[in-house]
Amino acid sequence: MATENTVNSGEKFVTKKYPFSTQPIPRLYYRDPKAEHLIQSGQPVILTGSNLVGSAYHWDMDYLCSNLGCGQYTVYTSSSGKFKYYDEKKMPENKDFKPPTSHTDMTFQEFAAKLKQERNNEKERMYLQQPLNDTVGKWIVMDFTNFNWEWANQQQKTNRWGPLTSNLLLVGMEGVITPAHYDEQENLFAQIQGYKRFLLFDPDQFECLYPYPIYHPHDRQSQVDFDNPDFEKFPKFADLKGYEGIVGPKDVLYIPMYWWHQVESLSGHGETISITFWYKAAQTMKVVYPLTAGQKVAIMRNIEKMIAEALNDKSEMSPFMSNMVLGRYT
Ligand SMILES: O=C(O)C(=O)C[C@H](CCCc1ccccc1)C(=O)O
Ligand SMILES: [Zn+2]
Repeated sequence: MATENTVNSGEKFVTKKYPFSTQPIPRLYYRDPKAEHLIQSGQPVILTGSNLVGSAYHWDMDYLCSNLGCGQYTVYTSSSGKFKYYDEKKMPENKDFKPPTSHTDMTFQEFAAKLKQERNNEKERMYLQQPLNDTVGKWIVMDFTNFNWEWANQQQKTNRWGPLTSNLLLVGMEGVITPAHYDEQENLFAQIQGYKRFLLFDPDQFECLYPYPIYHPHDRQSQVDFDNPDFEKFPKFADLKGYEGIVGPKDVLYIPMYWWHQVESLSGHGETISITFWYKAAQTMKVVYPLTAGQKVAIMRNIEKMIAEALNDKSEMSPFMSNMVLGRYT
């Protein structure tokens, strides 16, 4: 049932309510020319009928237990249910950073067993996130081989994406949340089991989402706590405009590079099983003006990196940035 801060979006989903407006992510048959056009223009779209991971539609916890083999899988644990990604390589230069989640490696069978016992006490949420690799059993290899690579490769070619870098297997407990962040790769996000609510924001919403400094472990993540926004520190969060949609089994969501997204595994529909297809960016052949918002994010990142390296002292970043713009560009 819907509590005070949730809404019944449609007939069977209860979703959390946030203080910003959203419009629906388009949902189209994958062969629809409108869908092709949206992908080519770097706009998000939920695609039906692609069978991108049709050979994995039968994947459930039991099948994965029997066929994933005995490889080690990274399982994140969070007491808050939020799994804000952090880059461990950036922790040494941020002494006072405390990781918001912990992670351990275990076999899939151990994960599945913990999931069963976890069902009792609602305390710790768990999220398995592991690139598919060659430790998987032969049936998984066969399923992987039988993905709709013809279509995926055609998308890669048509949109001039770079190489496929990884397929991440995601198995989440009900209610896990990946807070708002952006990635620097194109992504075909395939849903196999369960339902995920996606909130998406155009890269031009950058000023409303206040990402961490790039040298912070939470680089690319929003500083704003969507459940308790600090409007003093982040006033433009009130002007945020987004898209949202429910991604269910057999759906594929195209998440364009630099597009912000928050992902919520919905309760009442069992654990979620998803696979990502991340592609490197297309090479920018000829710069066309006006620049896109995503290109401006890339420029900001490069400048931040250069300044951080030039100053060689994180504590000098803030005064330097302020001196550069306050009273001059503001
Ligand atoms: O597919 C995407 O881009 C998502 O954000 C999906 C998200 C989990 C992503 C985990 C992650 C985020 C950043 C770096 C490495 C791993 C979910 O489905 O909960
Ligand atoms: Zn992401």
